[in-house]
Amino acid sequence: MASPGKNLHPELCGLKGSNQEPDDKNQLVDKEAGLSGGERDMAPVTGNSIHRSGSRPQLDLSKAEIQGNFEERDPTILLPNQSDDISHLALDIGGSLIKLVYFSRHEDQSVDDKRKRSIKQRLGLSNGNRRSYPVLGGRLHFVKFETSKINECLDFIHSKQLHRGACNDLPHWHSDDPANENAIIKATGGGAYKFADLFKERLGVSIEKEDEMDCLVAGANFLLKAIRHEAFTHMEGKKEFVQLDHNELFPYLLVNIGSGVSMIKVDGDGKFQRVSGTNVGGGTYWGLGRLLTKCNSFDELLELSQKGDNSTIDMLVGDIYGGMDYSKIGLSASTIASSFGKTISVNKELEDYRPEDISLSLLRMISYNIGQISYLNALRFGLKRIFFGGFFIRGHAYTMDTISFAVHFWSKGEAQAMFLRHEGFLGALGAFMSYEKHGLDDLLAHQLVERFPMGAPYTGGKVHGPPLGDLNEKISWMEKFLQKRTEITAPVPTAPPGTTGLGGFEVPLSKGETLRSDASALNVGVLHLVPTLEVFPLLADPKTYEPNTIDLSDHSELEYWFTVLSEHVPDLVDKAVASEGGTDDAKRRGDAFARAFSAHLRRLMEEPTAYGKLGLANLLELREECLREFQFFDAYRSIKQRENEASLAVLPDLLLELDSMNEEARLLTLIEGVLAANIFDWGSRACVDLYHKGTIIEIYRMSRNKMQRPWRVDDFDAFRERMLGSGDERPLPHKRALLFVDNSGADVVLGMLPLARELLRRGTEVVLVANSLPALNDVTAMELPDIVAEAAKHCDILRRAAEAGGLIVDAMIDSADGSKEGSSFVPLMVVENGCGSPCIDLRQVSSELAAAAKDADLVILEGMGRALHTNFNAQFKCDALKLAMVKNQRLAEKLIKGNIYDCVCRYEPSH
Ligand SMILES: Nc1ncnc2c1ncn2[C@@H]1O[C@H](COP(=O)(O)OP(=O)(O)O)[C@@H](O)[C@H]1O
Ligand SMILES: CC(C)(COP(=O)(O)O)[C@@H](O)C(=O)NCCC(=O)O
Ligand SMILES: [Mn+2]
Repeated sequence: MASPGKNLHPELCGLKGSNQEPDDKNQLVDKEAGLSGGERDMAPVTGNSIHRSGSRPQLDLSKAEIQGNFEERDPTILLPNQSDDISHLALDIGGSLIKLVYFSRHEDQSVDDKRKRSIKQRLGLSNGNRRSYPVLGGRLHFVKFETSKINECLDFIHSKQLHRGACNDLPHWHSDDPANENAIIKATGGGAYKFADLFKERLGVSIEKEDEMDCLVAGANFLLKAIRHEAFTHMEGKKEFVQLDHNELFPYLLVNIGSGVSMIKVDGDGKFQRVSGTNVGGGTYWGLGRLLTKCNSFDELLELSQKGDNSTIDMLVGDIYGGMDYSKIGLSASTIASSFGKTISVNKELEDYRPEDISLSLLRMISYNIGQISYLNALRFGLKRIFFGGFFIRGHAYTMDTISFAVHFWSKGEAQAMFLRHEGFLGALGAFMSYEKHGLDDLLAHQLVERFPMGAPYTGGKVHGPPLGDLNEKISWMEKFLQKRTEITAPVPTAPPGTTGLGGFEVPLSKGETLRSDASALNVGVLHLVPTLEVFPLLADPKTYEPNTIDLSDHSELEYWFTVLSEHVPDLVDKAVASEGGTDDAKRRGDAFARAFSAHLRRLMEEPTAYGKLGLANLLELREECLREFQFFDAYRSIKQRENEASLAVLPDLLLELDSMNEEARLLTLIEGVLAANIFDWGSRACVDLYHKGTIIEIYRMSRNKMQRPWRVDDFDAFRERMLGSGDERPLPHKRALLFVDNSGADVVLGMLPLARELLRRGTEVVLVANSLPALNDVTAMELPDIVAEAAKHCDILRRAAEAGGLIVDAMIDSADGSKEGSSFVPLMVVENGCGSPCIDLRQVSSELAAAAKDADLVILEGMGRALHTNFNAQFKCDALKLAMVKNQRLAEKLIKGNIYDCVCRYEPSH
């Protein structure tokens, strides 16, 4: 066995401070667990694994409980006989495209275990939720088809059986009704009339028609209120999300550019007036464009425009004024005086013009015209904000720039053009919302989690929208493209910088890239509805809270993290495959995961704002979600187990050692212990390299020995004063502390648990807050009770507190019959945080955690993901301690002007 520090990473060994190893620290760990940190355990592991859906857990929506609870206000709608996914479907069948919004609810697989039941009881959460929800948890998907190919759409609905859950009277839906006789699908758009018979004939369902304008407005209002990064401006190639104040949303002008154009003045929910429209719209561009260029698809036409020069087609001011500006009225020589004005030339025929130039002229003609009419209508009613929707826009940078330019130009900057990410789905969403009782419109932003569409990425417009049916479908899709050696590229609506209409009149620069088809299908993610999520009540100001510390809109930053994540993939796949027993099936899934995740990363590199504002937390979560999508539910399972065992073996000695210290020395040793043990992070490249050079215990010991203060961020003195006071003054202990724990093994066992024990000893209630789903080697709420129970075998404080908190099994049985009620010991509890990522967005936490937070006056965030990548700058209503070891050189330089393995102990008292 190597001696401490001997074989370790040179950077770590070269940590600042003395290389001498003080004796007292060596004594902390004197048992060798005999396990190599780099060993890989291929054996399948049973135990604390939770079977999950690929999404955030739908917390506590267990059907039996909710079903029986009719007395509650707003009872949850739960479908009887539910076993499979249940879907709702709504359509907007337009002149050009059919838009489909469907809802899928995966069966709630979260386990209502003893921990949960006990915590519910303790925190007064009735029935798993403090209120019941009128809406089910699930996912909203967005898909589109060309109206001329309605049969494809019908096949899609049929293959996914989307019409089977589409019953008007939800509670009486029967999954075994073969005729599906009472089924009704909500639909809007002209096709709801035109194709009603076809739907009846092919699918046996009736179409219930919803008014198109009602639906557009309902869809737009929902998106603007409920989706955080829905609206954005687009000027000079630059996309910027706008934060809308819900109280100041109305009035606005909604311009929907479909085949034709509708302009609607919106004054409130359901309060609107269609004030204008124009027949020169998306249909005009596509129709005329097709005739004039012989293009076969809308995307081809749009792509052509990117290589065009409209000055060969359009008559410019300069053409009329001999190359001069008409400066007296502010028109530059390059201003379009007359769209298509040059084609009056008698010497030229259609063939003499380049299709690229024609497409661009046409696109500009139509976009300017719509922009101008919109502005005039905004002026008519004194509206400052104009939201543009409809699939004509198609996320296309140049189109948006041109419209924005027109609005800006004519309004002299007074009015603002904004675009919506779900541009073409407003009507379909509105139709979806018209189903009674589902309560979608009651949902708030924090209950909607937008996720990357997790099906296979798209190419060639052949795959119709996310997600592909089942896992096998997904994998074969990936394999098919692998065999064909087709590059799998997630499509991007190009946004080349400088392709602006600014000045009105520049020729767009071509990036020389193709505009990949069906891009908009990937422009919106899948919306996960998680009605149990809440805003963390201790955030000082939820409105200004931004979880991410690192801004990925800085391209070099994005590139760096892209590389870090890409390089991690092979090792991750190894771990994931091993966690599933290394079978052929697991290998196949691992391969598919690697490809899907890499394609998503590439897609985001090209257009980072594709799914709203992108932060590092989203990338790290994407990785976990993608693993789950390919049914890897806990890739680090065996590593976690091994490290837990090794750490629990040395815990008794550590506790003995701690108990021999005075209070002050102990507090410092405890904080040092947390920082040192945070080194066990399987998400950090540097750390993983390190684990190959020593055992867990060796690394832990070495890490502890390098813990000399001052740390790079060191507020320990202030924290100590709050805890122990100064002089004779003895401060009141905190009432309740929330400890956001991070990694399994030493991190939680030798770091956070001893700290929890100290707080308990001082009379502070402790709530350990852990992940709901696995992420890297993070400990989960499901795993913690067993770890605590094991630790409690060696420690009375932990045992009594765990019993009082209902964590120890025997005690829970006792508490069920009331015999432990009224126990006077301060409790130790475990709650889940509602997420499955190494980071945490405190706007969206579990109801358990929100309830536990109510009485808390101390928050301790631990680890790089939760305390640095996210929440480093978060302000709390109560005292907050952020503890982490920085295990990445670049982050250390950027965030704390330090080096890898430096530590952060940031204490921020409530103010
Ligand atoms: N793949 C596509 N096929 C046809 N038109 C498309 C496509 N993508 C974008 N468009 C544009 O979107 C317009 C239709 O927009 P949409 O909002 O769906 O309106 P509608 O409800 O009238 O079909 C078309 O006229 C065309 O300009
Ligand atoms: C994913 C993590 C945030 C987890 O860190 P933790 O919260 O466990 O301290 C971290 O491992 C990380 O940022 N890794 C990527 C950087 C790297 O490999 O250096
Ligand atoms: Mn972690």
